[in-house]
Amino acid sequence: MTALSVNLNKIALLRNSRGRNYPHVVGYGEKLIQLGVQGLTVHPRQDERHATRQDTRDLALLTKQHSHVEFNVEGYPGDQFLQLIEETKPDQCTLVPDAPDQLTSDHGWNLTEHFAWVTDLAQQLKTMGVRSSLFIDPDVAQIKLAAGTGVDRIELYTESFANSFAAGNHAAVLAQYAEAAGLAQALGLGVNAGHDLDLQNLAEFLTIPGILEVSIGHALTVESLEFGVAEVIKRYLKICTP
Ligand SMILES: CC(=O)[C@@H](O)[C@H](O)COP(=O)(O)O
Ligand SMILES: NCC(=O)COP(=O)(O)O
Repeated sequence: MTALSVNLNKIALLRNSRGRNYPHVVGYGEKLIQLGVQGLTVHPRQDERHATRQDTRDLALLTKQHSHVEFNVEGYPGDQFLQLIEETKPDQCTLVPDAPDQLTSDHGWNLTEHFAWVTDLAQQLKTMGVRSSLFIDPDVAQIKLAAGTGVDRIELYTESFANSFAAGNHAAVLAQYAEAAGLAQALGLGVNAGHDLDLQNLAEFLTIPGILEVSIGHALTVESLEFGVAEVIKRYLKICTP
């Protein structure tokens, strides 16, 4: 089984486009929990254009009331972000190397450059009692380095798989992800995945064995407009628990 962690960024973005608390991010998270998701994710960016630091605090409280639901907080490890992680103690912190002005995540860590820093971050998260994960491209050299940093998991950045799936020629790209996942698992890392996964491409991606968690937000929100959130979560859970 792969855990489905729903990213609430786009619900927060909709809320932020008006002056009042609607849609209610925590209420939506609660609804998703009732629908059976195993996790909630936010990626609070430095400008708080969608999920805010307060959303992160509020969702931390919600998920602590539902001990079977994991809270995953993703983001760039600046001081403010690390303070938020220390304060909210999510189940998992996924480190993402995004620049502040980035539209969305578009690359994994370059550990050739940042190995020492990431090793220190992995130790800080361990001291906080928070599982660490690293957003990473399906690149065997980077995965070997990731295993040396002391992180618990990696999150494979799946945009290139999603693009090749949409273009109808994903076999070679999927094989690259399978090799990356297999290597990570052999080196003792847990493997998560995310970015641009959707109801069309997810089952094919999960032919890769042992993916522990997928975090999905953008497409899931759009699909919910078309089919309704209850139906969409039912479809995702069916794919994640075949
Ligand atoms: C790391 C990752 O792939 C997701 O967190 C994604 O970046 C969501 O962020 P946006 O909602 O800002 O696109
Ligand atoms: N880590 C990926 C994530 O949380 C959601 O990415 P997307 O589905 O919004 O592309």
